[in-house]
Amino acid sequence: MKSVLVGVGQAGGKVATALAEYDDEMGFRAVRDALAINSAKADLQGLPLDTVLIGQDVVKGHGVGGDNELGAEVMQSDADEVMTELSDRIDSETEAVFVVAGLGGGTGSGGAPVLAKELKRVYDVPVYAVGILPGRDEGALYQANAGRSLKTLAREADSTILIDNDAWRESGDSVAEGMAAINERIARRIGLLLAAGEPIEDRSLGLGGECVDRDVAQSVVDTSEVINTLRTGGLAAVGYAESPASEDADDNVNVVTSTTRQALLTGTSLPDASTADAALLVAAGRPESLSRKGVERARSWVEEETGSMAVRGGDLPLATDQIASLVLLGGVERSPRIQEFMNRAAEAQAETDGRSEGERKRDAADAFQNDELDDLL
Ligand SMILES: Nc1nc2c(ncn2[C@@H]2O[C@H](COP(=O)(O)OP(=O)(O)OP(=O)(O)O)[C@@H](O)[C@H]2O)c(=O)[nH]1
Repeated sequence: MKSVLVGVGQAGGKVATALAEYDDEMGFRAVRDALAINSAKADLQGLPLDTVLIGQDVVKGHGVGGDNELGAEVMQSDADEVMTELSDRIDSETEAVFVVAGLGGGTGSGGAPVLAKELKRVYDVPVYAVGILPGRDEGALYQANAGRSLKTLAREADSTILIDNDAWRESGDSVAEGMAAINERIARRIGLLLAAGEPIEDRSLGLGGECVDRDVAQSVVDTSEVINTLRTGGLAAVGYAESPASEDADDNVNVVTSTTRQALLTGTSLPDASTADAALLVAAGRPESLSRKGVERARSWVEEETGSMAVRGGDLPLATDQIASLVLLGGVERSPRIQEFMNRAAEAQAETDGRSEGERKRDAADAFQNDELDDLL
């Protein structure tokens, strides 16, 4: 999927960098261009991407300090400059634009929805957001910002792929170590998803210089399957797992199914996201070791597990001794994790507004009932 990445804010810049580097290392070349935008000059320095500093007149390069309304304002007032930078990068080949941001801070949280709206106004390409939810131990301001940003982003972007910062946190990790590991996991998931849309002749298909035999590597998932899976809009999640494979496809039926199970049950970017409106299973590995029967079985297992009748499946030739399963879930807004997060965000919002605990709990329960959330998305 020929993509342009735009990282907004600190997390956005770091994750866009991790994605561009993964794409480069793997030789996929799905990432055609990447740009980082921030209101904090220091956070742009050192990123190996082209950058745009916004809000200089207002915050003088010092960032918006977690104020996501100000983040939205500075993105809006500098939108012309940002869109001009992007106009050189988005061309007739571009199949999607990904706006990547941490939703808990100020610049990314406020700026990403504004940018998604501008992009949709101008370009006829899908605009997807990759939104990072704050971990549970981050403060009330982060939770409240993310709750507001998530609702706006879900409306403006064609689909918002959510990453929960608590999804893979290892106990004992420092915050910085934790982030680097999370970013690596995000890059592997989203990076493989982008590669899944690339025609075989555009990918090197090699790891460490090896090449897959093109005569065997036939069935490739194409871009339209990714787009169709995300067509329901709203919120999405992506799961991943890999396991060592035997050389012979017939021996790998169970490897494909158990790896897919792991990808969905323990490897998703949004834990507990199992009900979905649509899904796409991509099985990656050496073509001669990918079991078609295994992929079909795994696909129907995903169908049962998610309750969706729209589960697509396909394989992605890759020169690796592993079999990897990537499961993209579209339309996950009814998952318990989203409900839990929205309650947390509503409570945090009330806390920052200074209301009593009783009032806060009642408001949180009232404001984010299931059907109301459905209406929002
Ligand atoms: N996964 C991941 N999350 C990050 C990273 N850096 C920050 N975050 C999360 O992103 C949120 C904060 O957003 P930032 O991107 O730091 O803030 P910002 O958008 O630059 O906004 P301001 O600093 O207020 O101008 C928090 O919830 C952090 O946990 C990162 O490298 N990876």
